[in-house]
Amino acid sequence: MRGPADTSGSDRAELLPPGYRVDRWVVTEPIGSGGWATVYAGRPVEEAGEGAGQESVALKVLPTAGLSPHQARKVAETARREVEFGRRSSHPRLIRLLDTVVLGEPDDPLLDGAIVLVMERAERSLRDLLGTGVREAEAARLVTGICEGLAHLHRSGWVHGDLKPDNILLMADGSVKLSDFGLVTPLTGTHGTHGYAPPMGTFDYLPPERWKAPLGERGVEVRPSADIWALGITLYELFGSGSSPFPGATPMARGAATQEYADGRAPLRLDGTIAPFWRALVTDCLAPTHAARAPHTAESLLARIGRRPAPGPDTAEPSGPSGRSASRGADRNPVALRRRRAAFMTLAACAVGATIWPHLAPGSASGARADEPTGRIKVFNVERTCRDRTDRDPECSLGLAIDPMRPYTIDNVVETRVWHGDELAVDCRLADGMPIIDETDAHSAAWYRVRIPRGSGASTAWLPAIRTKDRPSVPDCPPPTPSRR
Ligand SMILES: Nc1ncnc2c1ncn2[C@@H]1O[C@H](COP(=O)(O)OP(=O)(O)OP(=O)(O)O)[C@@H](O)[C@H]1O
Repeated sequence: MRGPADTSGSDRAELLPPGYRVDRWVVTEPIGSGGWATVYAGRPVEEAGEGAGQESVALKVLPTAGLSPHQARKVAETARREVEFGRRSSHPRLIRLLDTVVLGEPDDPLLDGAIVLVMERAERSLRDLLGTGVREAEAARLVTGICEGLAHLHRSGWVHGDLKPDNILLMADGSVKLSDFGLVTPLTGTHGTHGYAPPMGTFDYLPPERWKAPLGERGVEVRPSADIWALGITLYELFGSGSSPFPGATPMARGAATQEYADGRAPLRLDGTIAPFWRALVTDCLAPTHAARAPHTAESLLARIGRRPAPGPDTAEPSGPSGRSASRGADRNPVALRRRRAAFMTLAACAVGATIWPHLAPGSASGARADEPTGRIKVFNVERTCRDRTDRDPECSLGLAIDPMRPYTIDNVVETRVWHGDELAVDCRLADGMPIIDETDAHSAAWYRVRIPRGSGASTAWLPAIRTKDRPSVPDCPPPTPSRR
């Protein structure tokens, strides 16, 4: 992944190979990647090579090198929140932070300065269970665990801010723990009712009010009821087929459907095969406004679950309608789900190995592309200080993605950089890629496929549409070939 980028993509898991030593731990295998981090299984150095049962920690690696100052600040802030929270809270329903390490790798700009959070390791996440047909009693046990964790968080004055099945972990002993505290926010205000979080989260789990929340100097206002909304979506996924209650092929489309529901223009349509008790619970968690949701606290939900009627013959069946039509198979595919539940993230702008090039000459694409581009666009940088500079400082450079369907992160950009004002030749526009949010909170899932010069490895790459003010009339792109993950 650290060689010249090409259109076949890169594998973020290779960031730390098995055997890589992180202070007192050794990496054993990759677990998964989020918007900012890659998580690996690890074991204590002392135990390396001594057989089974040693993968006792999870190593969450947050690379910072090569990011724009703005991006690096965000990663550092995420890590700061996790560490601060890890120090101040301890509960059997919360994943424990064991240590933090900063990697010193002067010869490897991708790793140098990366922050590693060492945590207790779970066996899998709730995401892995979705759509597999969990029995009602087991699902109830899991929901109880989630609510216990959430109730503790809220009681202690925190909002989780990014509750979703990926962040609900299942331990080897079957217990449930909440994880990923990069967006946890302390409740402040006169009565400790709200806090301010960075404008980040995951589209599919954001409550309707967040889509319209103003971004102030301290961030966006968040309240515990935002976690209750995310819990409602999560429970619906658990008890239903694993997909969102809001229709739409993309997170943005489902966000629009969420707005329609919240504005009273569409009803909440829940799967009729879900047992009435859980359907009612989900409905309350998905009350359309903060005010209507506020009475349904994690504590009150716990009490309700404790009083629930004994499951009848219909509710004793697996909670997920496992025999659902094959057309929903893609919904249960973890990779498809991960792509569709795209993280609501800001733009990565890594400067690693930047190839500085003055302008794109028309027709400069590699020999594989003899056809003429169909339009031209100018790159726009929202950071005013960068717009005022002409020195092509790497810190003001912007990245072009390898794969517009994957998170726009440091490992998913070509070597070639662009700067404000650069003119790019465009082939086509993709309406439905990975949703991107910029530093001003503007978001879009559209991308342009642009030409990059001969000798840059790849012949084309992708510019997020929010990185240009132009709207050229170009054809729609065919769906891109998925890159290797
Ligand atoms: N302590 C852990 N033990 C086992 N697996 C973990 C642990 N922490 C995270 N994971 C898994 O690693 C993957 C990546 O986690 P990470 O927190 O980076 O991303 P995410 O929550 O999926 O995405 P994002 O935070 O960007 O929205 C997830 O699938 C998550 O379930």
